Amino acid sequence: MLLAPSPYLACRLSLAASRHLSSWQPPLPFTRSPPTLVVRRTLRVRSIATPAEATAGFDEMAAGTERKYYMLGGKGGVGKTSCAASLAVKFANNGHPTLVVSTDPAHSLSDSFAQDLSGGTLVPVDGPDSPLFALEINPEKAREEFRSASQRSGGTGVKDFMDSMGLGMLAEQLGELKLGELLDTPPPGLDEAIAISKVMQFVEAQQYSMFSRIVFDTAPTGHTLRLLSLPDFLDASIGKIMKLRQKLASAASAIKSVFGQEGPRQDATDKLEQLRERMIKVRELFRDTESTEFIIVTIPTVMAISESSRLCSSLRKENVPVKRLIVNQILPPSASDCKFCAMKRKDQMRALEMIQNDSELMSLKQIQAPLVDVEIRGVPALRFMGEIVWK
Ligand SMILES: Nc1ncnc2c1ncn2[C@@H]1O[C@H](COP(=O)(O)OP(=O)(O)OP(=O)(O)O)[C@@H](O)[C@H]1O
Repeated sequence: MLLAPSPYLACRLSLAASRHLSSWQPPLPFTRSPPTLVVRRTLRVRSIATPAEATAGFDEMAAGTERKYYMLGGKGGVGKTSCAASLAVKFANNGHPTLVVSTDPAHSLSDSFAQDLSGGTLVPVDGPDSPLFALEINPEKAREEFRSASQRSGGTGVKDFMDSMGLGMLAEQLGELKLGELLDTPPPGLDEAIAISKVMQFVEAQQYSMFSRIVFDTAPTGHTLRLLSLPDFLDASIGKIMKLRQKLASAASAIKSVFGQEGPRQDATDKLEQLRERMIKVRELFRDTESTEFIIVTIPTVMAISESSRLCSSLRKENVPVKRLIVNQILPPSASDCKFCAMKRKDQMRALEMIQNDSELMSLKQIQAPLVDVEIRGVPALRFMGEIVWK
């Protein structure tokens, strides 16, 4: 039997011959239909179009050399990493030195690029034409750094010190402030705050000023929403610590010099202040319509679309610029007698209709991406995905 060559393979082969996509073939979506060329031709990606189909407007995204940030987020497993990584590859292949960062504690960037990117430092990605670096933030490591600073001076360290100075009463009052709890058991979302704070450290550093595009692969929706409310939380936390320092200052002049002066005992407070300052910058960055865009990634299921609608509403409430919606993993019209595919596709079409009628999502530029028949892994595959999604 004559088998049609996989378009992905065709793409990969053409990439091997040339780093440009001059011979790139339109992709075929997922299919388990009879493997003849004729049948496969009827399943071209363009046939999944619905009236809402629009291109991503990649030219606009790639225009200009000033730095731009793209954050991709959505429900777990919808394809955020694949979309973020493919966008980063496409930017790099269009002349933008690009940094792609994962702030999701359950990283999959390494898997997506088929390259070890762990370790919390910037790693060059092999393959694209312009420099592409990837960074997987390790929140646990960052949190440890933060905690060890707090242990040195805040938390139980302060209490022990106060006890030894015969100021047990004051130590009781410290308990009331729940400082130890704050520092030892970070509340939900603090991991992301620390992660983003780390990213900002990189982003602000002179040696990384070359990046003109920074793409974030964010954690699933819940984390992202918590992240947006973090600056307020941190403000309150810093307030508590300031209150603590005031109490200490007025309680005993003997220890005032120790706590009042700059030195290692201020580490925790300084770290928190630094964190707060960075979070405020992140908050400003999130809201800057000139430089930033949050792209929602979803799949055509009622659950995913409902969640995307809530995410969109929250982003808008927080004044985060959101213009594009990727609907990923769309099945092609069933050209075979696969009843399962036909049923699934019908379901998906119903879900797509939901978007047209959803007050939050209807106004977004909708980008439809097919479910492809290979795992999207490694730069050639990401380049292939980029050609489908980022047009
Ligand atoms: N359009 C697509 N066609 C086929 N497979 C896809 C498509 N998009 C994503 N996948 C596959 O789905 C899986 C999950 O994708 P990905 O890791 O990008 O999702 P995610 O939203 O980042 O997941 P998580 O929330 O777990 O980080 C991967 O195996 C990926 O290759």
